[in-house]
Amino acid sequence: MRPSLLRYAAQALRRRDYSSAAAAAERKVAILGAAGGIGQPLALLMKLNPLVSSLSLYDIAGTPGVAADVSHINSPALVKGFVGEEQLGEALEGSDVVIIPAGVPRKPGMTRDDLFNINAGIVKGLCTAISKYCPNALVNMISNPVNSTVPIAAEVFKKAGTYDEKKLFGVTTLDVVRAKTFYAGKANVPVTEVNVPVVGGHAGITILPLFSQATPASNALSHEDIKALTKRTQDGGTEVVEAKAGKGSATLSMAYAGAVFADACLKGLNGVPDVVECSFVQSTVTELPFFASKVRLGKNGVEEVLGLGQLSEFEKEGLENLKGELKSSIEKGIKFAHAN
Ligand SMILES: NC(=O)C1=CN([C@@H]2O[C@H](COP(=O)(O)OP(=O)(O)OC[C@H]3O[C@@H](n4cnc5c(N)ncnc54)[C@H](O)[C@@H]3O)[C@@H](O)[C@H]2O)C=CC1
Ligand SMILES: O=C([O-])CC(=O)C(=O)O
Repeated sequence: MRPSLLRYAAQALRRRDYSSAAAAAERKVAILGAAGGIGQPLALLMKLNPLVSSLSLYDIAGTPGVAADVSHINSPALVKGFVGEEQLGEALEGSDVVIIPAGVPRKPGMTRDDLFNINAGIVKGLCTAISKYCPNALVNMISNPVNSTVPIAAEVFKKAGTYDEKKLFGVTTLDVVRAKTFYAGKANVPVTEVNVPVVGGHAGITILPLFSQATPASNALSHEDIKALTKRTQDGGTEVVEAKAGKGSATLSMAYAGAVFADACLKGLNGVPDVVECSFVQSTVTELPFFASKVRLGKNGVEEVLGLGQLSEFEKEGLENLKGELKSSIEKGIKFAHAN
């Protein structure tokens, strides 16, 4: 890779300067499911992140090749591949951040909840190992259904006595990435300047973009435009699943989103101030035990779960409408963790 390309990719992830103090800490990042559709480009992006000193790539198959490939890139992170359960402990030991994109993706006609039966067990097994080998790591859960896999992880950690609600995150960054892109296109504003909070959960109507708080503000958008943007954001995953026609779901945009979120976690750990991202975390923002909203990240993970701010009538309605589905997905995860 040419140095200019390397610089470009690193810059794409960088929304604040990496101060020398922040960049100095040694940080190990592990990716579980690293040989998959998301795992491979995510491994590439994390290899390019200057905050990563050690990159551990784990999967049940295929990681030696991915690790050999990525390790040739002339950036500082030292890359190691681990394959099979017997190497999982070594892969995890000493990790500061563990990113989990392990599990099956959707095919057309499926909901994220249809993945529950397979992915719940995968996530449970991986979280059991995390509680044993790196109980202090920040966990970035990508595996679907996120609305259930995060509660499963919480229950596994509670059982092991290692649960720290500040360290468990459902990755909803792709919803934010989509909301920003779709809003910029419709409002005709520069996409790199756009911010849109997305709250709730990560499936269908539980995804609630707050376009009334989007910046730069636009008065060019009608109520119909906002409704259409909301629906497109909620259906963004399905749009990709259908376009891929049986060959999986979002991988490249998800790898980008996962890299943005992991980068924010690393900056928070390193003491960079005012790092705020939306994430699905343990929450008291609503009556639901887990909820996605803006979160301030710090040296211990979640520093502060931020409130929802002022909502439009349309958003208030969306919030009430999503609670039933989100509640039952959370309960399904908790029930699974207790029963298995
Ligand atoms: N949170 C989000 O916004 C998004 C979540 N996803 C979810 O991410 C997950 C992965 O998607 P893809 O990478 O496209 O799937 P994929 O099938 O291409 O890759 C999954 C990888 O997980 C590995 N794996 C399976 N069991 C494992 C285990 N026990 N330990 C370690 N690795 C294991 C597989 O070997 C495979 O390499 C899916 O559940 C998908 O729904 C996808 C896009 C967005
Ligand atoms: O739609 C899916 O199944 C994958 C996903 O979570 C997304 O792309 O948002």
